[in-house]
Amino acid sequence: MLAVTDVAVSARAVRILDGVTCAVAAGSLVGLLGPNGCGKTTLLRAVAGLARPHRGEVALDGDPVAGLPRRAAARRMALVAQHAETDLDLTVRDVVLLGRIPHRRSRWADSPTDLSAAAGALGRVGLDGYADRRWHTLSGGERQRVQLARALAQEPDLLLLDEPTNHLDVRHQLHLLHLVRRAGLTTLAALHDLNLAAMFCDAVVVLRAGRVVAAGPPAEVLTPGLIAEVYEVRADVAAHPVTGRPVVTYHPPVDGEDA
Ligand SMILES: Nc1ncnc2c1ncn2[C@@H]1O[C@H](COP(=O)(O)OP(=O)(O)OP(=O)(O)O)[C@@H](O)[C@H]1O
Repeated sequence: MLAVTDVAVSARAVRILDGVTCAVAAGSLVGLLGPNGCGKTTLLRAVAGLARPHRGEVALDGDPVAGLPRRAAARRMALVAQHAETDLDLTVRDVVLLGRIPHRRSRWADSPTDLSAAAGALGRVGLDGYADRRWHTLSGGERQRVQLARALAQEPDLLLLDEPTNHLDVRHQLHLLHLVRRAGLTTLAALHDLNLAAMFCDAVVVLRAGRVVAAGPPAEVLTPGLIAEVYEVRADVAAHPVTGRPVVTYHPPVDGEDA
């Protein structure tokens, strides 16, 4: 279980997160929602130990993340960032094997276990046959899936995903979140698409201006009132005819109303 308690993060004297408390139950998928700039990426980075809170605590299965040695933390959590780029001439296999570094005994050699974890992870994201492709020749969506494969090859307890469906077509958006759910890892995923969050998440946490404004099951949280308050758009919410989960439809902006 991931527990975030009263976390505050500032940068250049600007308060980015202010007293954020939320939790991700073991094995569940929680969507981190909120408008651009509300602090989603910063919260994921704080959980991963990459942004240092000046107040509060992040704990994974009861262990404060701030006290974990880097290698131990990397064995337990994997972050898929929004823009993973490299100028190095790496193959897809090389990129996925980066996920094995925290598990390696030898600094240089890939063990058969590493290679089979990498191949298995590529298969799980539907990229069998891509191992020898050069990273820079991949499409945006393929890169996104390779980054998820790298995170799965890491075999973490906690998966942190920053807008993992960016660049993906609708089939791959659904496939990726289905796969993440099936992986059964404790997962916190920043998402912009409220319908994907409603469809796949066990719970959602909604941030606005660095604070949690709502948290709970999507059907309880994703109401027209909350969407209007947080995103400043009008929306209707109905139950999906098959799953019963909320489906959000938006009203077009009206001329004269602020963007
Ligand atoms: N190092 C920094 N220095 C100054 N401001 C920062 C820094 N990092 C983040 N911010 C600011 O903090 C706010 C939150 O940024 P963050 O990237 O966490 O938001 P987000 O919710 O992930 O946004 P988006 O949906 O646009 O990706 C933004 O206003 C951003 O400009």
